[in-house]
Amino acid sequence: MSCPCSGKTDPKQAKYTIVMVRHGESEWNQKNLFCGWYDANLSEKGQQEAANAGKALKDAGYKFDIAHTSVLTRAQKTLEAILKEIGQTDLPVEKTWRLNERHYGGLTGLNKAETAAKYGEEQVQIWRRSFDVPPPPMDEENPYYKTILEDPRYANGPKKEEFPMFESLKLTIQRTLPYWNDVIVPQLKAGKRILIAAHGNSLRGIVKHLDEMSDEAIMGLNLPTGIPFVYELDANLKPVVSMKFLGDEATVKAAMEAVAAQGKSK
Ligand SMILES: O=C(O)[C@H](O)COP(=O)(O)O
Repeated sequence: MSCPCSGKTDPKQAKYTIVMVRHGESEWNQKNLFCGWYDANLSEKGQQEAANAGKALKDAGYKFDIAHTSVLTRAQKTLEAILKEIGQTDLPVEKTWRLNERHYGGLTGLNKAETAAKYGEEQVQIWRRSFDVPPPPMDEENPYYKTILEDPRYANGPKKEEFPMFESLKLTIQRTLPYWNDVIVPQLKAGKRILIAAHGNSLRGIVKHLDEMSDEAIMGLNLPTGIPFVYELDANLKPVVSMKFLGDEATVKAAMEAVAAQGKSK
């Protein structure tokens, strides 16, 4: 729609739409373990969540030109289930470590409730949701150190000297945003209908960027597993519609609260 006065496009008019979804519940989510770059699979519930996400997108009439996901199985399997439901199993898919979950460092493999009991719920909330306080680094004693560091899926990056041993949300955003700006934005501007299937914290980073959320405000955001959300952006990529979930409000709220509660000591 162009403004009759200037003939210019109304900057508040939605020009681009993009759909994002956190992977369905993983087996480590189910066990309430810090997962990060450990390659957990979807739980049975997570597989059902992923199929439900596809059904919701199908019922809402969404079709895509390209999808982006991480190099981790839980996100890729979620995407596969969605594409099967919407009848687009042949959709081009780009996979990148830059959309991985944040690297949980030395917390990887620890139970979140036990960690809260040991270090306090406040400390776990800081490790999980703060902007720039990283978890402790992963060291060679961690049982998953070699499995992650030597995984062939990282042959194309990150470089060995840049391979993270821990990530705060700030560090996660620093490696996710270049992909958003250099790969996803040009495709959006070329008119591509895009779906991103990723992780709670890589998506929190994108949301923080799009909505220009403060470092304090982002602490309160917990993304539910397997419920797609939509952004409608204007010509300047500013949100006209922010994080519109394809699910009823009560279900989304309860799911977000369940994610937040994972960090309680029980
Ligand atoms: O990596 C993990 O443990 C989860 O997928 C995300 O964890 P969080 O909700 O504790 O950040």
